Amino acid sequence: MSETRLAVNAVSVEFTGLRALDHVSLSLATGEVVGLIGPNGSGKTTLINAITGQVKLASGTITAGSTTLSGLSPREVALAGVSRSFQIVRLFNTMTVFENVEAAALAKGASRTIAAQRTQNLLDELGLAAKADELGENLSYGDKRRVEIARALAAEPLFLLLDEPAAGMNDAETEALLHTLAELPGKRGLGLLIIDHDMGLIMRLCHRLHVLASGRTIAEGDAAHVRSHPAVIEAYLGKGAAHA
Ligand SMILES: Nc1ncnc2c1ncn2[C@@H]1O[C@H](COP(=O)(O)OP(=O)(O)OP(=O)(O)O)[C@@H](O)[C@H]1O
Repeated sequence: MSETRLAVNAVSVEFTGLRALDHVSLSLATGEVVGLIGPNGSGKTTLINAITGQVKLASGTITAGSTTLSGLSPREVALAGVSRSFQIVRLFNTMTVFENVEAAALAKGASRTIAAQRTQNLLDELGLAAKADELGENLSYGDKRRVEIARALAAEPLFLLLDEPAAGMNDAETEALLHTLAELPGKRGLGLLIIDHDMGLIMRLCHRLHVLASGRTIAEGDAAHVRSHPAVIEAYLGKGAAHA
């Protein structure tokens, strides 16, 4: 399978009186897992929102392969092959697990037969088959998060952007999620960008890390490089820590 690249080029995002992203560049290839980390308020969610068309860019461009994503609506970005999950889970509470996932496949244009088949496969893959008939509102927190990932995958994306998928999960749920996510790039050939505050999960899952602080990239590279980077130590632990 030939490689496609999601490229964020010198992107800035401004909210009233605040530069939330300042000339951030990031690249993610299909088959790759990149961790997007940084202290609270550093711009991680804003970067995902920028990629998926939820916030406007002040400057810069975003492309996926030969498609320019910047300027597209969230729906158009999704149709171009970029899916996401949200920090706060967004499910249809009065629909079943099966219907939630099926709706996402139908929205991408799959026929009823294909959508149902795809949904069943995803529920099997994510360990949700036994919950197919349960309503969204009755699920545990961990199951809701897994349904959200299944919904994102139902669109058969080239790139999947996950915003804190393990937040609120217990250790066993996080471990199961780690295994599921680790298999996605190889199995589906997609590129995975993941934000999480669980450094154990991030370090084990990601091939590369991209670190933001105050809207700027302060380090990128493999875990060993990032962990020992003075700017990263300072951003996480406060001024002076890098020299301590
Ligand atoms: N819609 C918005 N309007 C105004 N300011 C915003 C908006 N969204 C985010 N911000 C601000 O932009 C900055 C970056 O926020 P963002 O949510 O991207 O950070 P984050 O790194 O994802 O944080 P966390 O780890 O706490 O989720 C913060 O100062 C935040 O308050």
